[in-house]
Amino acid sequence: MAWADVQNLTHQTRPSRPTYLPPHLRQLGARGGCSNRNSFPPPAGPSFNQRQRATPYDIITEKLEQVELTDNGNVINLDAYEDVPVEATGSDIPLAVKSFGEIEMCEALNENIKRRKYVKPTPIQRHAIPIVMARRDLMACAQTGSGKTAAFCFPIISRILGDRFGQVVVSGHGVRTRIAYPTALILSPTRELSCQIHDEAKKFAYQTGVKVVVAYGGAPIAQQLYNLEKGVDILVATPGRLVDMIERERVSLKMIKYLALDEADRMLDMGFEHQIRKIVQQMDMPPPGTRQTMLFSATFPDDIQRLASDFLSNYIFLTVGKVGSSTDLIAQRVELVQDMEKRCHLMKLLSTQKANGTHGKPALTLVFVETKRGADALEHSLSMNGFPAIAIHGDKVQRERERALRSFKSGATPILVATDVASRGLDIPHVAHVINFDFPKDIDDYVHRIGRTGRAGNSGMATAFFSDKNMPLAKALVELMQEAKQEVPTWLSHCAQNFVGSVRSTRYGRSKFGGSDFRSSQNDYYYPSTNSNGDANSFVDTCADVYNAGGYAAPTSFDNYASAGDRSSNADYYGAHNPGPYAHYSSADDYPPANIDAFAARSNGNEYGYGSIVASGWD
Ligand SMILES: Nc1ncnc2c1ncn2[C@@H]1O[C@H](COP(=O)(O)OP(=O)(O)OP(=O)(O)O)[C@@H](O)[C@H]1O
Repeated sequence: MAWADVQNLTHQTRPSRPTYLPPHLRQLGARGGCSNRNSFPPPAGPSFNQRQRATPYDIITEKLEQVELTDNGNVINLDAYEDVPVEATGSDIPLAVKSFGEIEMCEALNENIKRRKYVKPTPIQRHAIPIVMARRDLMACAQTGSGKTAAFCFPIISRILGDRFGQVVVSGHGVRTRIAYPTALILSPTRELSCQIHDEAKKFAYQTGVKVVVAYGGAPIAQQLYNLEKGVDILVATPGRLVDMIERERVSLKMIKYLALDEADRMLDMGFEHQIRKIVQQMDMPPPGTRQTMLFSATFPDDIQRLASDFLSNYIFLTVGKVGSSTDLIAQRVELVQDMEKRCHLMKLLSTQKANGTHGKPALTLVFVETKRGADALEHSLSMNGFPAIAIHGDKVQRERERALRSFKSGATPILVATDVASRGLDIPHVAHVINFDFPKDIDDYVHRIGRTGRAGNSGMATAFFSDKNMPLAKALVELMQEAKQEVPTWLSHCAQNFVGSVRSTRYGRSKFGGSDFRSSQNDYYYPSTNSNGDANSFVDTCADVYNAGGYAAPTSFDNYASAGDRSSNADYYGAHNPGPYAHYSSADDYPPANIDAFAARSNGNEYGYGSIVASGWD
């Protein structure tokens, strides 16, 4: 296959249908709705508003004009990431590199990196790639659009090639087997994101012999099984389809050496956690320590970090930029708009927006709404009023979803109305404006949504409609905007200061963004969380790992853990090493708590930050 063919890879599982007509063209001549009907594209020349003052759209266009276009049309301005703060915690952290040349990767991979015109690594790549190459587990957090995909793809490809060197290749290469045994598994929450990661990985694996296959729901399984039969090294999958394939005994995870979870916090959030646990802990996958595990996201709340640590062994926690923050490349604007006025307001906004971006590329606008019905309704309303829009959400069949995305990417339909199905990971060039028509329920979702613009060092624009019912999020939004050096409207600051009421989850609170390695809240010594069963013995096991890592005698049972025998040396250790919460364990009598009740009592009071132990049934 030629390189050009690889560049143009798309997921055509079926023959393409006759020319697709987006709704705005199907409904030409239709009437109704707001007074701005048929106002897209806007009339030539500056509008009244534009004559009065420079609009934010002028600012975006100006910024986009300043950046350089590369041959493949991708706009890349990586210097924008140079001054982001980087923090790594854990033991024996491998040194970061400055260039791809410093990393020992195979020649074919280096060639592909050059072909892709990646001249130098982004900060997350500079730090994460050496960590994975050094066979360490990693929980990594870096801002949206900063190159996390390559940060896990490069070392996985490289390590697979390294492992293969000098070995006789056994399964999956040239020999057709009904059960596929991938070496690496990359899990992502949506079909579109899995396809995107697959495309990326395939480009970087070009001519290396490393086989990349994708499996996702909504598309016929037969073709995907056929692709697997031909051999697979790296399987990129959505959880549901993967479980299906494992249960049909067409995929086995026995040989997995590398596991990557993209958008890991989403994967471990309520919707997916059960499935992920099943895949990682109950379907023959080698345990942590035997396999290498990498978790990546732009947001990592503490509670999710705690859950995630079950999947990791002696890992490094890496943050590039502030965890859960948005990049200051995105100009954020918040407008107070009540629900009834949103549609008209949106249309006014769209009609003042320039129809065309720079360099002959259309400026794309992504509009986020809360519900699938809301997405369909808004698509209809916009189309009827002359704004070329198309919707994407989870109730559409996969073919429609893919079509919507294609039509948007190509600029044929420059407005995409989406639910959160499109909020994470999607890398669509030329998205100039993200509009939060419905403000999300969680501030982390806001970070991911606006992150569809302002990628790879480019500028972008994000507008949010904020109404009375969004008040609980005012404080978190203000903090986020301030952190990203954005101008906060006075009315929003007032809302943030004056809001009294309950906040849905602690994640809204600033301290709960997951601003640091959650282990550090237990000082330089920490207990990994209990397992999901709240099993005391497993807690002792995890304690044993920690003790071993610190070079101290590991207790072998809870009784042993609580026995006086271990107390004195450990009490000394704690006294010496932990000026913080453990400093008072200076006597053998005091440490550790004499029995599980005492421990639970202290935990309950959150003395160790383990309030959840009792709740989870550990006691
Ligand atoms: N070293 C590099 N040089 C040039 N371009 C790069 C480099 N690394 C990544 N990119 C480009 O930057 C864009 C964003 O990368 P990617 O999609 O991996 O971001 P991300 O951090 O995973 O974002 P998100 O948090 O939204 O998932 C992509 O178009 C990618 O090709």
